[in-house]
Amino acid sequence: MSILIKNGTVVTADHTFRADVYCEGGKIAAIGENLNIPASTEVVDASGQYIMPGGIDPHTHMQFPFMGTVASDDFYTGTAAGLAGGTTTIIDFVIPKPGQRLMEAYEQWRDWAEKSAADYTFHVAITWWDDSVREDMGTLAREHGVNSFKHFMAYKNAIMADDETLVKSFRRCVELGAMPTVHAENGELVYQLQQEMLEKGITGPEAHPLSRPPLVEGEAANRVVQVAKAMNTPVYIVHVSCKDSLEAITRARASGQRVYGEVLAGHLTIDESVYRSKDFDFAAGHVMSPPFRSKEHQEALWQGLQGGNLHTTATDHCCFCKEQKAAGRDDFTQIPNGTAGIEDRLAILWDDGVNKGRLTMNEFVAVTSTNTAKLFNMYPQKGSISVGADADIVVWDPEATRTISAETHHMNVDFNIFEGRTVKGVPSHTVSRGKIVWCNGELRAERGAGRYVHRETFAPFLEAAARQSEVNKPEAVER
Ligand SMILES: NC(=O)NCCC(=O)O
Ligand SMILES: [Zn+2]
Ligand SMILES: [Zn+2]
Repeated sequence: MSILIKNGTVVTADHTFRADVYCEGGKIAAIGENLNIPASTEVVDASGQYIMPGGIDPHTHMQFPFMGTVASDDFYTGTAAGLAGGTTTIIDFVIPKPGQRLMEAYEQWRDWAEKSAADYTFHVAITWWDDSVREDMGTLAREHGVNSFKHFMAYKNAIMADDETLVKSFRRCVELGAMPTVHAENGELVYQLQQEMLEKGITGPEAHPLSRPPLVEGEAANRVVQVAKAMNTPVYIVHVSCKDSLEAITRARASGQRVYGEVLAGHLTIDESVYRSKDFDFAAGHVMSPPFRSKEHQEALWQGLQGGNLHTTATDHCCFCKEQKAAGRDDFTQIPNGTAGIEDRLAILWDDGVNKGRLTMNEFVAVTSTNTAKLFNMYPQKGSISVGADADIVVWDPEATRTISAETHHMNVDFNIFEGRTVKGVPSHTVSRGKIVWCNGELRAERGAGRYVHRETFAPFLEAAARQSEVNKPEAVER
């Protein structure tokens, strides 16, 4: 099957130009004007529209078993909804239970993900430590295309990695040429503050942000930056939600450390007042960690994105329906943490970023796909419009509008944190590995069509870090 996307303007992370894009065999086969193509080619007219790399969401949790329940979007429904919103690749998380072999958890997630409609790959979480973890990290990195490992500094008594695990795992990442990533919140502080809230009788969702103030995130971000410095490794901090952690990243980068930050569409646009709603379903529907913050923090996050201290945008897509959230009606600590967004990220970033002049179109592409592809070593297969790249493309209509609603979205969840918001700029077509999977409002997602993306270790900046360690390696004094 071949497709020609005609009459549009190509927008990549570094330039904007008039060209047609021809896709064949799942790849971009030619870019230019007046292309000579087979007569049987299907033509997409992109007049007045932009042709951009499909979005890559570096942070999703499809069908994640978490806090006594399972996230309601599975790998098929979640990736299909992503295609409707222009996202063609996800990086999800394999999260072993403490004590569980990494390889066993990895096989389990690979099995669940077989039904994906879009391409997928995995970060693997390090939730405990022993020699088998060290060994399995090696197997995953060398044989299974895993080049990033995740560390939760929060969720005490569940999946939290203590400092010993963090340091040993970072050391192993350096050996393997893999990227350590972290959820930065001080899990002990969160736990203690949660108990205090309950003791004070503050049991509703309003206690969620009170038990996770910005300093909790700032402390963990500062700590992990120092751990990364000691290990001489780059580090990637997920869902940066506040000034406190952004400042830790900014400071580290100013001193030459390779620290990368991810920000969520939700943290950029939703503020903490949602937790004080009298409507439990509404307030609980916004419970995710870290929580939504004040407008002052939101503005700082936009500045971080504009100024280049935040590099990727994600959703942390982890949906729970109202009935699931109700498990925490009498105790906020039991509300499953997570919100949806995979279908809406690109439109929110375009509307609040590009339409408001905070991002150029090229920066939009950088922060929605290209930077993630580079950081996790999938570039230029993913995140680029170039000959030989995967034909993962979004055709973007900057004039069309959509009013976001749980009534009409494709995500398998009965709540939308962006409910009622009208965005200007939506995908008219999404192409996944050369197939049209979203066409002017019609979703043609195919169960199982997504492929696993194998990611090599030693991305250029990890290779540079290894070289720097070698150059600066400590030497004993001969006596
Ligand atoms: N973010 C969240 O609340 N749920 C998913 C797990 C995580 O990323 O922390
Ligand atoms: Zn997290
Ligand atoms: Zn997450």
